[in-house]
Amino acid sequence: MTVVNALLRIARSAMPLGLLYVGKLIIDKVVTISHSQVKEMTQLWELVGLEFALAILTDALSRAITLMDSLLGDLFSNHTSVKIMAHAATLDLDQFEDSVFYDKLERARQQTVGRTILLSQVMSQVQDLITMGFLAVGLMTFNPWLIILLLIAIIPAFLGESYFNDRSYALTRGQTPERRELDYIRYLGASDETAKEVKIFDLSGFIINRFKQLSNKFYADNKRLAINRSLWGTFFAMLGSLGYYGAYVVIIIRAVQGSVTIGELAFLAGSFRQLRALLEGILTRFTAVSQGAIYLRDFFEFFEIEPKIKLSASGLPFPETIQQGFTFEDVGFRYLNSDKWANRHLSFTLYPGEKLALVGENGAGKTTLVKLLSRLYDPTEGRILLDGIDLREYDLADLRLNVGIIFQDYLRYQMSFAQNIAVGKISEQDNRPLIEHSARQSLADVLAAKLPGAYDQQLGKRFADGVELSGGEWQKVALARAYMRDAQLLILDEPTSALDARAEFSVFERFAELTKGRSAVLISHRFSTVRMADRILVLEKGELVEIGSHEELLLKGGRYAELFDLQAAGYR
Ligand SMILES: Nc1ncnc2c1ncn2[C@@H]1O[C@H](COP(=O)(O)OP(=O)(O)OP(=O)(O)O)[C@@H](O)[C@H]1O
Repeated sequence: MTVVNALLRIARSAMPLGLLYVGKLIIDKVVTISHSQVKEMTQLWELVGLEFALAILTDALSRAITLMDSLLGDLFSNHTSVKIMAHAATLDLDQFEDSVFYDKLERARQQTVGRTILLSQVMSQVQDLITMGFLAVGLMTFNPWLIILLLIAIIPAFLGESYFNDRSYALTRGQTPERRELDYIRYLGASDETAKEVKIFDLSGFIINRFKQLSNKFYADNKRLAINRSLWGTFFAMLGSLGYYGAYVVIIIRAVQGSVTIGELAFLAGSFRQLRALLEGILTRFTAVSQGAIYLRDFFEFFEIEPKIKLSASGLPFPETIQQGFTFEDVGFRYLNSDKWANRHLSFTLYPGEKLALVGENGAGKTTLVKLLSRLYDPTEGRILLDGIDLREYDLADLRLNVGIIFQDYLRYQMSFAQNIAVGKISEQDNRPLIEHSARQSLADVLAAKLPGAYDQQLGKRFADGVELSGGEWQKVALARAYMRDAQLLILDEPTSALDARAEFSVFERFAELTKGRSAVLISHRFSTVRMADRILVLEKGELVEIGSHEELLLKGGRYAELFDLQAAGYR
């Protein structure tokens, strides 16, 4: 389609010269006929017919080009959106948590909507340049100096525009973090997810003020640049007009002297008028195109970002059955741009089939530890071994397939009940028996039976006919995801915090039974749950302080015993 579009544009660019030239022939013919005795009109009518045909063709070509532009624009937008999502999927979690990365992603994303017209603009630019070329050749045959005069007059305007393009790009680029904040504030101010708190805390005034503050700042910055640009633009345009009228005067003088015919005068004047309009168009578009081009740099920059967690060259398959377990060897981890260790000096082994509970106060590093275990991050120091081999040696996709993990901040997909479970292993999204089986394991099946649409019930309030679930109900649905895959290691990060006591008890009773022979890591603040684990690992400020069974740790009378007593006292 792009090639056809280009060919149509080339054809279209020859039209103005053709039309002008036929116009010139018609005028000269009329003058000749009016001066002659015999009124032979056939040739004249032929010429008029030709101009009519050219006019219709010009219009048809323009319409075809516009149609193709809009189709190409849509395709471009869809294609780039898909490319961005696909590339984003290859990147690491910590890259998403980096604000510099986010700014790049944001700028790349803007290209998909804002820059779809870039292609058609570039093509229009080329088309207009070719048209100008045709017209210029026409003019050149009369007087080459005229063209040079025009070009000299237009150069300052080009330079001025490109200078302001750079300035405006630098300004927009500098504003990216604030623009993200602006988007975020817009989301806070008007979204189904935030409406509840905004009302309860009466935040709308606060949000609107912040929005005004930021948007006024943008306005002030942009205004200054826009005014400068406009003033200089007017001045440069005047120079352009001066060149144009200078050339025009030369032609008029020559026509008066009789060295060009009336038809030629019409042709030259027409060519000049068109050239001027084209130059103006080119200049305006030049701004848009060069801006688009510098913005495209962001787009390509985003695609240059490489994931750090690389697939290892060896890509060992995950063991059929884990033999020795996962061993942490003095593992430490620090988040990007943070000088605090989230995990440090961790050394322990998670044995095959073992149920290990992680205990510790908020921020002790429990979630970080399981993220390391599933290779969402790689350790900053030390290493994690699986059956004696570094985790990094294993095939990443295979590892992920064998490690099932449900986070405390799991997603509530605004999709059907079945799809909400199927995301646990999306390749099985049509396997209804497996989905129903998984729902039974997490006790979500009872819930499905109560929903009007059962497994096909749309969940959440965002789309029509959606049903909102309670916190605990959502959790049961999310928990079912863990059972979708036959993972050898199951990680549940506070999966039952929203469940009532009875539901939690049943979930864990089943969990122990269902994960027989498989390893599991549980994170929970409820000691009634924790005590069901084979061993408990107590974390404090990212470091391991105790590890052992519930009984051993109670006997030891250390940190665990203290925390356990504290909670038990609360129940007495
Ligand atoms: N994405 C992140 N970027 C930077 N620092 C982080 C990030 N996530 C966690 N941290 C920091 O790492 C430390 C450990 O966090 P982690 O989430 O592992 O704690 P946790 O024990 O799971 O806490 P909780 O019981 O509250 O869930 C915290 O001090 C936290 O501030």
